[in-house]
Amino acid sequence: VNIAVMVGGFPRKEGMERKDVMSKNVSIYKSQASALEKHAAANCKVLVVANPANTNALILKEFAPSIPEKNITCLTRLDHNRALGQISERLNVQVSDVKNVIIWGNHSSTQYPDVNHATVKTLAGEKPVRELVKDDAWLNAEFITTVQQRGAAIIKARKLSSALSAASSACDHIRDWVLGTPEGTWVSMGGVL
Ligand SMILES: NC(=O)C1=CN([C@@H]2O[C@H](COP(=O)(O)OP(=O)(O)OC[C@H]3O[C@@H](n4cnc5c(N)ncnc54)[C@H](O)[C@@H]3O)[C@@H](O)[C@H]2O)C=CC1
Ligand SMILES: O=C([O-])CC(=O)C(=O)O
Repeated sequence: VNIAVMVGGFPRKEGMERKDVMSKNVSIYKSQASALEKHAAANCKVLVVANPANTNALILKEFAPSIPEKNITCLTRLDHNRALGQISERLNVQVSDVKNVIIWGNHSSTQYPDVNHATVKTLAGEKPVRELVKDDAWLNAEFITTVQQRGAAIIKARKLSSALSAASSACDHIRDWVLGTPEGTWVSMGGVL
């Protein structure tokens, strides 16, 4: 196995935090770690999607020691894409013209979506997001909580976790990891270093 995308695990239900499925999913990740120890290539790239994604990645690091720890990652690209989406909607620009947000912390409601280095492509060149949005109160409060709570909002609306957006973000994560990002652009991924 050269690339492992770990989606097996129980999803949380409405009203739960992602850490509430920890007890069920930690045991799954111990056995997934044994499977990786048996079948993964020496430099296998691992992406954990199932929640709590950061903790499950840590379990793989502990129980699959033959995989280099820099190769064990978890999905924060969905939060990254949600942050880009919020900015593009606010400014009425293409999402592909917004870049370089950063997701700090766990894939959880305590994460910090950071726009302080983010820019938007305009006819007059690249401009800082803060300069264009001109509303620090929104950027420092509602924007952050919207991104932090997006997963919960989706579960409330459809009674199931995000599906296509999560799958698309997992593809983005692996594509950029394997092929690299364009010059001057960065993306977010969770690590266990
Ligand atoms: N990191 C992220 O951005 C996101 C994470 N998730 C998480 O991904 C996970 C999967 O979500 P869904 O696909 O919606 O759930 P789902 O319930 O549709 O799929 C879970 C799958 O895990 C399998 N499974 C159960 N026990 C297993 C075991 N012992 N070993 C291997 N596989 C096992 C089930 O058979 C099922 O096919 C959940 O933990 C969810 O919270 C979902 C969306 C985004
Ligand atoms: O919220 C959930 O449980 C599923 C997920 O991680 C997300 O959509 O961000």
